[in-house]
Amino acid sequence: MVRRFLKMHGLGNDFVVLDARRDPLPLTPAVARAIADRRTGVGCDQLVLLEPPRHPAADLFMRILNPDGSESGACGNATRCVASLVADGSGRAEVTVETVTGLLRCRLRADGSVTVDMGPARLDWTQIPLAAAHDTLHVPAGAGPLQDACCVGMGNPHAVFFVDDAEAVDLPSLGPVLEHHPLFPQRCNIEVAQVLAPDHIRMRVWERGAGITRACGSGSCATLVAAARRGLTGRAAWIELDGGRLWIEWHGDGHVLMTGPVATAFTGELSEALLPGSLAAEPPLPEPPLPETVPA
Ligand SMILES: N[C@H](CCC[C@H](N)C(=O)O)C(=O)O
Repeated sequence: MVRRFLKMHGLGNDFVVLDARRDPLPLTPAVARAIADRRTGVGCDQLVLLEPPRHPAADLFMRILNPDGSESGACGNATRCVASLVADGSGRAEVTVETVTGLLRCRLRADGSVTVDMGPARLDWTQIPLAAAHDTLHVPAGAGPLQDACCVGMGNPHAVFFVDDAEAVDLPSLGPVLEHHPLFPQRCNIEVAQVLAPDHIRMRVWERGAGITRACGSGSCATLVAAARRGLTGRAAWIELDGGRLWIEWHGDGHVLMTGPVATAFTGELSEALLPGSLAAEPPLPEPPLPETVPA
């Protein structure tokens, strides 16, 4: 069986998108790793699987896998891409994407960019999660010059470190150490942020399960929330990433809105060698819990 895919990206954070809404695809971590391999597979920062919705208010269910095979509860850049894909197919401007961590309401804008309500910023240590009780505004997780993290959950964990010069940080060395810090039982995405103005932050990211990427949507949301909580910016700002900029707003109801571009690079077909069943037998991903309630 041939399996088509779409290669999409948000500011260079790139994805292989597989549409399993009609033909189920029992994805396994091994298959995700094979497809994400930039030499022997298609190559991507995340594998994005579209499935039928479980919640009546959703248009589809989106699963997100990192190149190491781990699953994430959020991917802001991929959410924009998927919303754009579904809207193109339906001619609608409003799309609701369901993930394991909740419903994400998306709006297509006239210029082709997408605004996603990424849901509420989670600020309690149990919602990051951390391995022990801490004030998430100042978490004692550190490595080298990066100390005093501000942690924010966006459906996935983030630790934001404010620095004077983001370009000077040795992120390839410090990123993996911090990703696996004992205070992060589910590992963590690591952001280094340099505040340039009350509405402008330069941010570089080491992503959990992926390494350095050109952009991180959920990380940009976490960075803005952390900066506002620390009194370093207002509640809305441009986040300047390696791949471009995202506009982030932290609203009074706690929800974080992210606006940015989407792009499709190409389409293709996966060879049998990359499909489930052809790789070391592994149990498919665990079925996500059914939604209890629509998040506030
Ligand atoms: N590596 C992340 C998932 C991708 C997030 C990022 N690509 C985004 O745009 O939010 C994690 O394991 O939580």
